[in-house]
Amino acid sequence: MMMKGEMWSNLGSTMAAIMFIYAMFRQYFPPQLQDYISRYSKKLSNLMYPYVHITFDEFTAEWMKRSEAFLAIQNYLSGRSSAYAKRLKADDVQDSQSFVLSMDYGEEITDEFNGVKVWWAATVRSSKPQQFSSYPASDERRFYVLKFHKRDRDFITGTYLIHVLNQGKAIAADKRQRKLYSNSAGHGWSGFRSTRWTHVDFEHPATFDTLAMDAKRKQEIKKDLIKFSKRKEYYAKIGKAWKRGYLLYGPPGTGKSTMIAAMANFLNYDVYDLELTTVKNNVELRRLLIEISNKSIIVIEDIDCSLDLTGQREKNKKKDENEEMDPVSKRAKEEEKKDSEVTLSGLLNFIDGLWSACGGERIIVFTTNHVEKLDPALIRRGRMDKRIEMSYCRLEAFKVLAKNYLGIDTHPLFGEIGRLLEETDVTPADVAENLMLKSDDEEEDETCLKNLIEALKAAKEEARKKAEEEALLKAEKEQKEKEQAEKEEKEKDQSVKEDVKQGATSAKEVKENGFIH
Ligand SMILES: Nc1ncnc2c1ncn2[C@@H]1O[C@H](COP(=O)(O)OP(=O)(O)OP(=O)(O)O)[C@@H](O)[C@H]1O
Ligand SMILES: [Mg+2]
Repeated sequence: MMMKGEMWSNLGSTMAAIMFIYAMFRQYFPPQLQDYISRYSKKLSNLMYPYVHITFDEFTAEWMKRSEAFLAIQNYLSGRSSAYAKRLKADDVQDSQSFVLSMDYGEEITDEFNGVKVWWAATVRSSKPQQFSSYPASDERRFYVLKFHKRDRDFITGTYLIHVLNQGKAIAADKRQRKLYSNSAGHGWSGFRSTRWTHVDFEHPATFDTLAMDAKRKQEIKKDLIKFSKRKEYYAKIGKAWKRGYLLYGPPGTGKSTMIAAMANFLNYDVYDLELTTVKNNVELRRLLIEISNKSIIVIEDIDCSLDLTGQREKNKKKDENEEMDPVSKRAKEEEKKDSEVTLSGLLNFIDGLWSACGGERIIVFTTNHVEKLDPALIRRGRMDKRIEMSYCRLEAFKVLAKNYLGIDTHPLFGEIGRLLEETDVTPADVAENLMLKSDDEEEDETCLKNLIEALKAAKEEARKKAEEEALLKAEKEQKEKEQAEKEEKEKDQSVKEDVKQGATSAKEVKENGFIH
């Protein structure tokens, strides 16, 4: 097949040479003949060279923006190239942890899809003669050329190219090292304070399997996430930005942060951990938002504390005042004084204002220990699409932890533990802490479970005592209030009686003496 392809290619080159010669001497032909030649030469060349070429450039027309199609094709071809191409080139990716092998420039490989054969060639062209340099020349143009038979045009431009793009993107997503971004305060080149995203590799091991939670609720959340990630067209159709808001609330140690990690691992998304207290103002918040990539989870932890920014700022300023300041810091501090804060309305704009729509496939997660403290505007329906309560550990959640930490599905002591967990509010973090006490060389799960039972009993006893104390305090308070009320009532009665007595004495004096004092 390759041989046949080459033959057609040679015939094509011959035709091109004939057409070139014709173009040079065209003026010597009469006009009718010129028309005739050009009509028939096109037909002839179509007949002799029945292939169509499509070029995919590395860069789009937009200045220096790498073409998504080129990258997808590179990934798509990387698997095939390593099997078929004779000359490969290795680009290191993922922080040098793995390589993408692709065919070298000048190579051609064949691909077959649904019985249709195509040829892919990687090409590089330089407009100037290349001088020796360790960097690629800036005037180099790199591109892939796809060649296929003209009879397959509809199939290739429709089905095949979509297949290549989807496959390429899926391969890229699989290989991608996900990142955990956080915004840290720094100073810009002019000395002004500014906050930027910095990142580390995201390697949190939490998954929905290891998350201690009611299985039905986990399933529901997973379904919701999958539905969201597949609904690009739906969001476009209804005219909404492709994003979804989650509110995770519950006491400390119930797994809110763990849930976020599980979500990120489940969807294969990056995580942007946004610390609002280091964001200077609403403008800076918007800038950070614009820099966030697609397929990401934006996290704002402890939102009830984050929005109360004044306290934090005052503390920072006092700390600054104690420090010896260089001119740059002084300038930055002056700038800081002029700051406006991140306001609730700024945050709401961040979530669903116009700018929030630049980019798609984003999940925004708020966490809080005190849902009742949040401003209703922040958590109204439509803004927070889903609220998830993370609650204390009950039997079902415990079973997940037992599987994670001890590797057991069942045990005779589970019954007692389940009962105790129903009677006592203990967080999964506390239970997990007890299950971790098992040492590596101690194979006795039972000892570990017994220790947990003791800890649960102690927690139950403590809760009982606390409840008793609280009841006692409440009763004492009520008694005091009752006594106070009775005392006040008595004093009121007494004063009324004295008023009446005083009134009677005055009347008697008037009667006896005929005058008023
Ligand atoms: N539901 C859970 N499933 C599995 N592990 C959990 C769960 N809840 C807590 N843990 C364990 O407890 C630790 C603390 O949990 P996590 O940080 O997720 O709690 P949190 O709700 O975010 O607490 P905070 O409100 O203090 O931020 C985790 O490292 C994890 O090991
Ligand atoms: Mg947390």
